Amino acid sequence: MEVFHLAHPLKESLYPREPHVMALGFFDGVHLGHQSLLKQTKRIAEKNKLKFTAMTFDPHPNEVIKWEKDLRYLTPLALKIERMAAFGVDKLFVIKFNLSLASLQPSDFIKQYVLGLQAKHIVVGFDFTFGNKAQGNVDYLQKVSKNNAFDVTVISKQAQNGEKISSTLIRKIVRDGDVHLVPYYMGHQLEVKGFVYISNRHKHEKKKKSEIHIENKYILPAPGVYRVEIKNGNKACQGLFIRYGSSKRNDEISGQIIEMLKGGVAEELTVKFLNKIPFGSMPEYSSNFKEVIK
Ligand SMILES: Cc1cc2nc3c(=O)[nH]c(=O)nc-3n(C[C@H](O)[C@H](O)[C@H](O)COP(=O)(O)O)c2cc1C
Ligand SMILES: Nc1ncnc2c1ncn2[C@@H]1O[C@H](COP(=O)(O)OP(=O)(O)OP(=O)(O)O)[C@@H](O)[C@H]1O
Repeated sequence: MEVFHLAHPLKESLYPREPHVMALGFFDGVHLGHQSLLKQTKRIAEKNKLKFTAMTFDPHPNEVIKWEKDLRYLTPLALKIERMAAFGVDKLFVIKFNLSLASLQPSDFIKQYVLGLQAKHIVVGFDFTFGNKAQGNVDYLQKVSKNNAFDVTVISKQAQNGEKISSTLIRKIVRDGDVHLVPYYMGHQLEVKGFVYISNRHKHEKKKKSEIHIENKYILPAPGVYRVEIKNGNKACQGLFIRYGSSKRNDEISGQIIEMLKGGVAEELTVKFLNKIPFGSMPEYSSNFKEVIK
């Protein structure tokens, strides 16, 4: 997959001039709703022998328009790029979302970012919005496509338990600690990447302490103890993750892979959250933790 990082106003020399079928949206989490949209886009592209592309934005519009600082993602950009590639996207357009892009009228967005990028067919969900004050919607897209050289396909609402599958809903599920529900909405467990540091500072505790620093921008579950799957290169094992969720105390991780790591070395890990282990109040976590990992 080729990735094009573009900013407003678009410079013709920076993108390919070739017709394609494009999925549009922010796509945080690349959840089951997004997956159904991407599959449909791929089918249309294959049928018409055109390239399969997607457009996303960075950062999230709310960071720019609503000044939401410290916004957390299910899939920060690097992971979203991995997931899009796994879906077979040929070209991904990552548009820098800033105030000048946000102030574009819907008609200008169509001119510059749909027709300008040579999209012949676009695929959006039933609730897709775009353009200044989010004035552009599906009705508008269907209307303008009649007078222009592009088609529009709209994906109907994908729901779980009668509720629309959305990034906002999944972020809430994660924040509430209900990580076991995530696969029903994302099709797989919540996955984060981070670095583990084995500290020898706590020698009196006899056991090395394994602090984990999850890469910036990932949303993490509520404080608690979680059963996780840990991956380090091609090794994998089950383990436990203590999420303190406090700026004073780093989160901790334990598992066979971690015990094998040498002290002081930072190792990159992938952590999949399986379920929360019911425990009582926060102060008990560290003592109970040692018993659980025996
Ligand atoms: C050109 C453009 C301008 C936008 N301007 C606004 C805006 O003024 N206010 C707003 O709330 N969202 C704005 N958005 C964000 C969209 O409403 C929407 O969140 C974004 O396109 C991602 O779509 P999705 O959330 O349906 O995936 C804009 C998006 C685009 C592409
Ligand atoms: N459940 C769904 N069913 C069908 N289409 C969807 C669904 N969720 C998102 N889409 C479509 O996928 C694209 C990307 O959507 P977007 O990133 O806004 O997802 P979202 O989950 O609705 O996010 P948020 O919760 O932040 O509004 C848009 O075209 C949107 O309409």
